[in-house]
Amino acid sequence: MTRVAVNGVTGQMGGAVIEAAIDSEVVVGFATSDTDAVDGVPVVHPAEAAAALREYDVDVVVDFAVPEGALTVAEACVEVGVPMVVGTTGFDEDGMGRLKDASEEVPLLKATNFSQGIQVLQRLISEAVETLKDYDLELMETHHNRKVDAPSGTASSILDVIQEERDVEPVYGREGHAPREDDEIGVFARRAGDIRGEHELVLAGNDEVLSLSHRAEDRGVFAAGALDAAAWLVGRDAGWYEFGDVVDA
Ligand SMILES: NC(=O)C1=CN([C@@H]2O[C@H](COP(=O)(O)OP(=O)(O)OC[C@H]3O[C@@H](n4cnc5c(N)ncnc54)[C@H](O)[C@@H]3O)[C@@H](O)[C@H]2O)C=CC1
Ligand SMILES: O=C(O)C1=N[C@H](C(=O)O)C[C@H](O)C1
Repeated sequence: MTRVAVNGVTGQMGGAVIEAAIDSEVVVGFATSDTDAVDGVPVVHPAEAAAALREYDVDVVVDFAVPEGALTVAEACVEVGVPMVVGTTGFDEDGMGRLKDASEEVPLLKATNFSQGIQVLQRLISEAVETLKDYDLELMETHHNRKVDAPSGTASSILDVIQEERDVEPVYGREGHAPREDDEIGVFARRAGDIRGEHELVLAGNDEVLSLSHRAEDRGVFAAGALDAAAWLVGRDAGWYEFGDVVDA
């Protein structure tokens, strides 16, 4: 069985990963909270991650935490030579650079969304934007009221996919007198209740509207995808990997 360490183990996704671990074993978790254990999994402070990776003989780290915590644990993975699956979102340019540096030393797989449906959605969006060249584009995402980063990592990834096809300028929310420019894409983030994660791209023009959307119904979908990615990553060469590599395998 793959021996997994979970970064952010006391969080919503940490719990979902422990629950989804059937073909793998969560042997230790990292979190900044004072808790000693969660669901029988010992909790260690991220500053002690390198020692814990050795002590618990960890094969791979699965991370759903905060950018600062992910980077601390990535450094520990480099020190000990352990692969890492990064699910945390909201990295700035410097943080992304540090993850890329880590991937030169260990296998590192980063995804803003570990659902297979989002992989397919991104491919459909790429085709639709390429084909419907003059249509207006508007991107919406909705998440639970505890989410701290906006727009979501997934929405940012979808925007990257769109920008590979078309030179659009994102406008984050609109307010006041704000006439739409032809080359803009509105990006909207809503936060309410316990909504797991919804993303929608609307393409409108030529007397028609195409809506491409995805809704996650349970955090289990992200947890299962991340654990699949973790099992796939063990034994690979150092480098930068993406979830599409796992889905296509
Ligand atoms: N890639 C994907 O498929 C998904 C990504 N996410 C992302 O995962 C992250 C966590 O999401 P949730 O579990 O909902 O958040 P949460 O707030 O419930 O949990 C965050 C966890 O990080 C821990 N933490 C805080 N500071 C830390 C540090 N310095 N070092 C290590 N751990 C630290 C907290 O103690 C907690 O355990 C977010 O960035 C979210 O956007 C969430 C769902 C799916
Ligand atoms: O914070 C969440 O919950 C989620 N975060 C990811 C994101 O920022 O895109 C993925 C998913 O939508 C859930």
